[in-house]
Amino acid sequence: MSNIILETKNVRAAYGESRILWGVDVQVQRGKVTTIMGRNGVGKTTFLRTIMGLVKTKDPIIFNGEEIQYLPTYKRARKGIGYVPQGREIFSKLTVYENIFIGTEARNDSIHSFDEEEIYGLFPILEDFRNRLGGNISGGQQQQLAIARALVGKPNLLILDEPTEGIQPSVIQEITEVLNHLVDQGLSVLLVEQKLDFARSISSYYYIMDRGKIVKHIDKMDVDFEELKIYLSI
Ligand SMILES: Nc1ncnc2c1ncn2[C@@H]1O[C@H](COP(=O)(O)OP(=O)(O)OP(=O)(O)O)[C@@H](O)[C@H]1O
Repeated sequence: MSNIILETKNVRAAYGESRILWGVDVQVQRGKVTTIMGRNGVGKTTFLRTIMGLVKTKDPIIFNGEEIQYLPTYKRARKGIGYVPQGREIFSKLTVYENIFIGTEARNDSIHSFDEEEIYGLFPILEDFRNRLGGNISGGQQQQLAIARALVGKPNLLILDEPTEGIQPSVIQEITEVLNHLVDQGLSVLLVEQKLDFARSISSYYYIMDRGKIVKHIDKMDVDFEELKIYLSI
């Protein structure tokens, strides 16, 4: 088995006439966290949406050795890609339990159930708020809920788009611990993140995106965080 779980090759994408991605090459290592950083508006979210098939491309997106760029989103999910979108996209009129349950649609074995003990073991607050509406919990709790919803699809690769956005430090700490635990157990993660401290606490590999292209990639052993800040300042 290759140690690369996901690879994109010269991926280009546009919204109508407006080209956003100009040829993005990224490799995500199996069992590690790979982080894409860059200023606002450079195309990070568009890139993640392209991997999920929410934005179209004809260029190769290779997951577990198989080209997936022509597959619909739900098939990519069933192949083992979990997606936690920016802004979380919780169903506000469904309960916490129902929101998690929806994630089982992404399982490839048609089993629509999840191990409550396992999920609530990771995120105890979701057990306390099991019957609350998704719209009536805090942003940090919604972020934990969005991660739980993705995890019950049994992904091999978890894609997270700015999971710390608007979230208080104590919850960021909890999310950090859960992700580190899952990565220790073999989960691969592709993260888009602006917060350097959070990225630093979990990442093995960094890509810097600027104007729809990767301009730098760095192993955590070689990373100079002061230099990285230059690419993040607005
Ligand atoms: N649905 C859309 N239709 C048209 N243009 C869009 C759409 N979504 C994003 N864009 C534009 O694409 C560009 C890249 O946006 P994108 O959200 O991918 O960047 P980003 O690096 O993720 O930024 P941020 O950190 O602010 O989320 C921006 O100029 C944005 O205005």
